[in-house]
Amino acid sequence: MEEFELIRKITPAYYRQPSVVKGVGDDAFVFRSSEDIVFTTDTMVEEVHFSRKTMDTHAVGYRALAANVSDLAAMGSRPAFYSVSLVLTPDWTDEDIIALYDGMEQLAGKHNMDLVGGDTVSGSQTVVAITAHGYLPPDKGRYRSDAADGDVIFVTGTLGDSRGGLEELMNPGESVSDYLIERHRYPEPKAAFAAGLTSLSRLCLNDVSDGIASEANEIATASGMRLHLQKEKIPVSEELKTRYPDQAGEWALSGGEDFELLGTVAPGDKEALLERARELDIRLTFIGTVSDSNLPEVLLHSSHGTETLQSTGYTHLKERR
Ligand SMILES: Nc1ncnc2c1ncn2[C@@H]1O[C@H](COP(=O)(O)OP(=O)(O)O)[C@@H](O)[C@H]1O
Ligand SMILES: Cc1ncc(C[n+]2csc(CCOP(=O)(O)OP(=O)(O)O)c2C)c(N)n1
Ligand SMILES: [Mg+2]
Ligand SMILES: [Mg+2]
Ligand SMILES: [Mg+2]
Repeated sequence: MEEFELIRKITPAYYRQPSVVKGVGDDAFVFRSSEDIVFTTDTMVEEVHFSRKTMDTHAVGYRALAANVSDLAAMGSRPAFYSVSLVLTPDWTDEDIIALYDGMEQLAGKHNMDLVGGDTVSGSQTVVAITAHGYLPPDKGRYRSDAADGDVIFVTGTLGDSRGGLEELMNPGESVSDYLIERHRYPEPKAAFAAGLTSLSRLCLNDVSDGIASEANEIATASGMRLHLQKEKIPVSEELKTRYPDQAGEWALSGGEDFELLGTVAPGDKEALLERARELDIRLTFIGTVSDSNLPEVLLHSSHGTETLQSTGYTHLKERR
């Protein structure tokens, strides 16, 4: 399958979003809008973000789009479009490439998204780079800088499972946890949840890609606030606790790639948040509070005392000088 045959095969037969003016097939994509537009991009590199030794390309495609949908969710927007830039090594078969697109389409269907473009080139290392767009009602952007004194901190889902799944895949033991592997391969970004909270006048959101130790610090810095997290309240699945009792706590804080939402709201908005979570059958846990501070920081409180939580998530380019 050469470049143009691939493009023919992946060109959508129809578009879900009525605002598409020109989709795949011309020099660029055109859409029409009266709302604010959110625009995000994330890149996945083979052997950094995924390995085909442990993951089929269907899951690679799904996860690459999930990382982008998760950022659209973290802005409070409704996902709409995505484009895909591929650098492919010669060992990718036609089936691998089609499965990659099928994986993306599986998640795109759930979020009513359209594939609207991309680029395809051969190269010496595989890279899957996705750009995604979402719609946002004016003034309903959900920023990291919007945490306020007295807010409560919440998180969706459970944390650390994706890291547990990665462990199962990379260093398999005698038995494997299908639950953890599934959580790693097919995470569920909470876009419908976030976009459905437009009744709230203020909401601070960040998505969990590097681990909440990192994302909580991003909120603290952007908002100029002190975040207090209660260690015992951080939601960890029974499966992770049972299989990795020694690592579960650490992975919940800095394992990353859970693609859940971490946020803060005024205490009076707790009930609206819980109601929305119930409607969508999403687990929602309140894990701390926000206080005013001259020094932005994250404190982790537990029965053993209080420590400063450093931003220990996944950071690229560290090896450079
Ligand atoms: N190479 C780059 N060029 C321009 N902007 C970048 C680059 N890398 C990251 N950014 C911007 O920096 C901000 C933080 O990026 P990042 O940490 O990757 O966020 P996230 O974890 O949500 O994906 C975003 O606004 C992103 O668009
Ligand atoms: C083969 C493999 N090794 C390691 C990881 C773990 N890993 C890779 S990138 C990353 C953090 C998130 O990626 P990043 O590029 O920082 O995304 P962003 O923060 O921009 O959303 C993690 C935990 C993985 N998923 N697969
Ligand atoms: Mg990013
Ligand atoms: Mg993000
Ligand atoms: Mg990152």
